[in-house]
Amino acid sequence: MSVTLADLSEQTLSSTWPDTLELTLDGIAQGGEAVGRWQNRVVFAAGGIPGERVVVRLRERHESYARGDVIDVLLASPDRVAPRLPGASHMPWQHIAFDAQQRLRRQILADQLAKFAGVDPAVVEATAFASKPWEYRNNTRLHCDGRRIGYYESNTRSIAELDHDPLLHPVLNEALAALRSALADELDDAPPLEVTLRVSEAYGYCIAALRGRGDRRSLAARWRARCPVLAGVVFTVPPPHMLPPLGADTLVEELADLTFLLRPTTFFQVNVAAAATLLNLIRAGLGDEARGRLLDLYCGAGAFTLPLARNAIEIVGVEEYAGAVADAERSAAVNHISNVRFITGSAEAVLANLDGPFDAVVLDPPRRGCHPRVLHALIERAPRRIVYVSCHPATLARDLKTLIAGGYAVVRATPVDLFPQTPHIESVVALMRAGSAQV
Ligand SMILES: C[S@@+](CC[C@H](N)C(=O)[O-])C[C@H]1O[C@@H](n2cnc3c(N)ncnc32)[C@H](O)[C@@H]1O
Repeated sequence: MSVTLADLSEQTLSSTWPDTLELTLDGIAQGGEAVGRWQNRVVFAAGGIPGERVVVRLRERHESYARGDVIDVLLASPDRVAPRLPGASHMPWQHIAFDAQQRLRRQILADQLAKFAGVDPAVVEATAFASKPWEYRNNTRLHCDGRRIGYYESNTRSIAELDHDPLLHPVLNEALAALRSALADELDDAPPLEVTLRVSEAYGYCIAALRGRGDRRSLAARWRARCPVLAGVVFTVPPPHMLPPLGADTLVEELADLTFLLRPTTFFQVNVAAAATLLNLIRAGLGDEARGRLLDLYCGAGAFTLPLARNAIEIVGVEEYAGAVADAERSAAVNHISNVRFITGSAEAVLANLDGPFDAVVLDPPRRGCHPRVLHALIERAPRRIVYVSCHPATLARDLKTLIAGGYAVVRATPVDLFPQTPHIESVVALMRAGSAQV
């Protein structure tokens, strides 16, 4: 059972919440917390696993529900494992065995789609393994308050310093160690900094983007001198203070036998194996229509667009970030792909004036999902297939409800474990226009 706040009826309650309470956990929430009940009220317990008897210290109290952290496990689940980095807020599922994480992902997705879009749980497949459990991230964004570097603690701006992140590709940990050493020589009043790092899995080097006030070229130069795997640093300071890059500003990566040229701040999937898994699921969802005229909305740097172009008559990619479109166009050119066209703009604005028709559409929106204008324009254009790649089950369920009401049926939904040790759920949903024969 997964529980959302929408489940919680407002009840009139006499008793107040204690500081700590003991309860049995029997569900999982979309955000990854385990769920139990105390005096008919719902408790979201971070650090718990369904089936466990635990003690929870509450940190947020409402009339009908509370949130807290497991501080003692009285009866442990067989799925409980020792966390590698106790307390690290960027991997809240590290206490759950890898296989059990996959079962929970499927359960959360199936529950959300059934509850909010009326999708039959039987069409939700087992989670597809996409990333290895550790060292899978090819990019990261860190925060630095001048000298200390790490991730923000959840829901705060306070930095949890980090020596080594077990989720990062080893090259990124090497770059992080060198940056920490370079930062030690900064002045005490050095301004804060946001650091984006991206590794080329194919070639074993990385590039970085530094965003923050002031001229950080001397920091970047010290960092590069101490870090042989760092090929370049770009400075993402807004004009007129724009600075030229130090070294390379573009990373070369390989995916699906194609070469991709990526700047550090362009969106790209969390690793190449994950991108390939998503691509396989997209191809399966497109069926025979993969050979027709395709539209790829929210296409980023073309990670799906360019491989799909191989079999398509033609494909149009739409993306609102001009930098990603520039990367996609450069990648199309180096791979000699000419049946692709990229359009810079928001999907909702571009769709209104786009020539068609399209046999199938791929959607990969950010967490907030699709603008209603996008969904209604698609329903009107009526492509035979739609493949929806989602990073947020709740907005996916909301959008599927609209598409189903507009004449589409969900053929298959597959959760994908892009981000092990976290409750993040990526999924690929194949839809077909009702009345179309299934291929
Ligand atoms: C989840 S990423 C997917 C990128 C790409 N499909 C890939 O796999 O690399 C979502 C992309 O949508 C873009 N985006 C966000 N809002 C948009 C909008 N309203 N219209 C078009 N693109 C948008 C973001 O810049 C980002 O590149």
